[in-house]
Amino acid sequence: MRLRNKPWAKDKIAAYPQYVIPDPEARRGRWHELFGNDRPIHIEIGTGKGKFITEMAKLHPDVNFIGIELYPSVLVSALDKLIESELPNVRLLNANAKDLTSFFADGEIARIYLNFSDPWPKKRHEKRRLTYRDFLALYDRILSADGDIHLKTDNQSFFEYSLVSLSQYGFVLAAVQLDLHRSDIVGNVMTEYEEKFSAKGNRIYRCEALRPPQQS
Ligand SMILES: C[S@@+](CC[C@H](N)C(=O)[O-])C[C@H]1O[C@@H](n2cnc3c(N)ncnc32)[C@H](O)[C@@H]1O
Repeated sequence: MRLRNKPWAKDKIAAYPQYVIPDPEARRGRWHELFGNDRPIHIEIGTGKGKFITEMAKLHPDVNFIGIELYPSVLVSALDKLIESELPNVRLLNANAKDLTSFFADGEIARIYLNFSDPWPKKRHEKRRLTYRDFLALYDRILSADGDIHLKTDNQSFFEYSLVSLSQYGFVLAAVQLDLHRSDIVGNVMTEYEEKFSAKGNRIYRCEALRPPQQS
């Protein structure tokens, strides 16, 4: 925890407000003005060291990406990748996912990526899981009508929990892969954790879930 609170990380983040947006509340409903276009916005929650989001942004210049990470000491690695690549279609937030609806207006986000989210295996920590129903309610609000969630993990229990939680909330499971690296999926971009755990031989699980159908 000491490592995560290193003040130099906060200082570095503060020095790059063009990349790590210091006032996300002021951008609520107006992110397209910041990006200077009307392209869809995809967010990654728990973006970690930023490999996924920066590689995705290179591959998909027609999409705007926002990476959200709780810990400054982790986010600085993502910031370094952004400084080096100067990608115009990525921004970062040093923020907690519980505040998502302060940063994004209803329907403003087209896709949410949850990559190797902390599984919080103890039942008493269930509310911290990023697929707990209270988080799903936030995602439901900020996602557009045809928005979706793409989730990857190597943790079987967390994956099973997430499938049940998503289904019970009303999200529609559009794709479920029980062994991503042995499937025929093309264009998979690996995260730092995905590289680490798949190198150990861990199976990678993946699903896509569509926002709950709206009542007419
Ligand atoms: C296990 S790491 C995975 C990092 C990266 N997605 C990857 O696959 O390599 C999970 C990350 O999510 C971040 N995180 C956990 N809960 C969060 C929350 N509520 N809001 C924002 N970030 C969070 C953690 O700080 C950590 O960096």
